[in-house]
Amino acid sequence: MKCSCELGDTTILILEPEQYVGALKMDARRSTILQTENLTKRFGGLTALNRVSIKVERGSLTMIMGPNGSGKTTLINVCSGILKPDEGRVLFDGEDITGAPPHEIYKLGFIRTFQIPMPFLKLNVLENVLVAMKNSGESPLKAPLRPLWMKEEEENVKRAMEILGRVGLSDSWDKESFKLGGGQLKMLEVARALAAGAKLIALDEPIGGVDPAYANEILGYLSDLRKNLGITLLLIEHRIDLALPFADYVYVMDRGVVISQGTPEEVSNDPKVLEVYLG
Ligand SMILES: Nc1ncnc2c1ncn2[C@@H]1O[C@H](COP(=O)(O)OP(=O)(O)OP(=O)(O)O)[C@@H](O)[C@H]1O
Repeated sequence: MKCSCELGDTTILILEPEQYVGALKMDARRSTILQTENLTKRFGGLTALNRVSIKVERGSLTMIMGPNGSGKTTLINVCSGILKPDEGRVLFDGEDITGAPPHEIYKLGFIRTFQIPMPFLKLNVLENVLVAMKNSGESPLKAPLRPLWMKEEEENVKRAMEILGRVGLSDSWDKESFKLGGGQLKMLEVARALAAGAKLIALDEPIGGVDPAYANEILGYLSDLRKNLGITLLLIEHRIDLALPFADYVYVMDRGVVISQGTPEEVSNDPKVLEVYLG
């Protein structure tokens, strides 16, 4: 710090420029985990995203809704590096990730579930989580350290079982993955994202094709992840009747533009949203 002075009850800190940038980054870390600024993506003559600016709060369950072709998937694809934007910026966890390749964004903890290799259907549920887990693994060079990595393996199994508990798959730990239903496979993808160290998990229609009772259960598990682990969830969902009550914040898109945002109550009472869905 350069210096500080008192002004009545207020302390004024004069910071070096690098400290100031550091403080800004700290502030960004505290509240917003993902931010887009005027993000634009064109496919030939079609503008799929038109100056889209969103902010996703850390530890929130944020939902993106909108009719077919409104730009939801394109937005997530541009944020996660699968597509490059034509204009605008993407910031994740205090870093500018605009145009960064998907594997780098993945390493920072922004995990789009389909980015993790699809579950190996012949492996059982637990094995699939272990494969996704970040660890140093077995290597001939480490033979003298065998007791150490054996301990690491034991701890990994313990952690994997804890993760499975958080997504409701504990009882299915020894099931071959091909025996899981569609909703359970999506939860296995979430488990694998957690094992890979996700800070933000982007999910495309996690309750698509799932019966309402299990859909509610899935949304409950996702909601608990953000509450108990501080994981941020970014959901694209069409079944808004079921999903809206679980969202902390909602963006509604139409033809490449954000037309409404706010709490579930705010957006569901917004005439622009009603027009898009009913009109
Ligand atoms: N790779 C591509 N090449 C050309 N056009 C594309 C491409 N990807 C998306 N589009 C177009 O961009 C627009 C937005 O598509 P996007 O898939 O982002 O919408 P969406 O809201 O996710 O739709 P849905 O709910 O049906 O998945 C659509 O008109 C789509 O046809």
